[in-house]
Amino acid sequence: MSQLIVQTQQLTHRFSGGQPVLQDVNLEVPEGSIYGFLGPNGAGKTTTLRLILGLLATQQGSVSILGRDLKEQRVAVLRQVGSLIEQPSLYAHLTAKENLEVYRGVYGVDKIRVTEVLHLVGLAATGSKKAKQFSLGMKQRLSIALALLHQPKLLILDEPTNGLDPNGIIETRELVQRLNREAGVTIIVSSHILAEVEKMATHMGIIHGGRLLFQGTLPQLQALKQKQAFVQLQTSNNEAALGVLKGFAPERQNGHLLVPFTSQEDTAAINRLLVNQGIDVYQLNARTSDLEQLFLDLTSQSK
Ligand SMILES: Nc1ncnc2c1ncn2[C@@H]1O[C@H](COP(=O)(O)OP(=O)(O)OP(=O)(O)O)[C@@H](O)[C@H]1O
Repeated sequence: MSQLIVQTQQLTHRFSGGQPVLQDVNLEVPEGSIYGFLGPNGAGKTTTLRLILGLLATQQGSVSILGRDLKEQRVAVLRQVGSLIEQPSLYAHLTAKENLEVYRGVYGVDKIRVTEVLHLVGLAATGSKKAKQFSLGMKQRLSIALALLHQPKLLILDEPTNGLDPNGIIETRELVQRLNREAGVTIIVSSHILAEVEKMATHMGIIHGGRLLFQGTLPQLQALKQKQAFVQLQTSNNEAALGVLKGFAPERQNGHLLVPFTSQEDTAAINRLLVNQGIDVYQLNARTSDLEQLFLDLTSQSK
């Protein structure tokens, strides 16, 4: 297994001694991954990311980055991390290069790095154009360039596509993938839109109500999504229906039949098959688990 670049153990957090907004969160981000950190608004994503970045003090549990404890080796650890968690202040009247020059001084990195990051984020050809003339997507890419100046191994982006138009969303997604592929940066990217994260992540963590509900690779998530959804049937003759639906792997449960949900078309086909065989269908319901409902919510928010 690849090394973990971020590992949190039993991370729990309360604001002003209230109810925990995070509970026992064990995040495991493999080095080299694009880790989609997904959850509805208020789930605890930003709080988790702020704890990982040391912007909030850990109350309970621990954070380690590249095997080093954040509390014990804070400066060395944070040197490996770049982030875009709140909008950085861009100088509107300066060009992309000039903006980077200002921050280069702060980080104390070589001049050549400014040219490198301009290329990395695709802003090398913006010349004398001022930041105030940039599209939102370009501003976002410039903000990411700032976060990359000190060559971090890990980049943390909190909802980087929020407020962007469709073009900006695509630009940001492509940039995330390019940085990962070409510059070898591990990236944690948070979002409340399942469809968006699925397009770029290699790994995924899903948080809801301060608890991590799922963590794994994208194929593992897809397999789980399939397993979570069932069609529940009640018919005039469940015994006969079991035989008719053999190809759909039906199971009997408490006087009902359960068939794994695959698609709306298959659900319609099931109904048709039964009726054609003279079996009346009294009930046909999509049965959703909490996780499945969560997926539906996360997907519908993208509309
Ligand atoms: N400074 C704070 N004081 C009190 N409660 C807070 C504070 N910051 C966040 N919370 C609460 O903690 C919970 C988690 O918030 P958090 O911002 O981490 O969620 P999120 O998943 O990032 O959602 P969003 O995308 O809406 O920011 C929410 O209930 C939020 O209201």
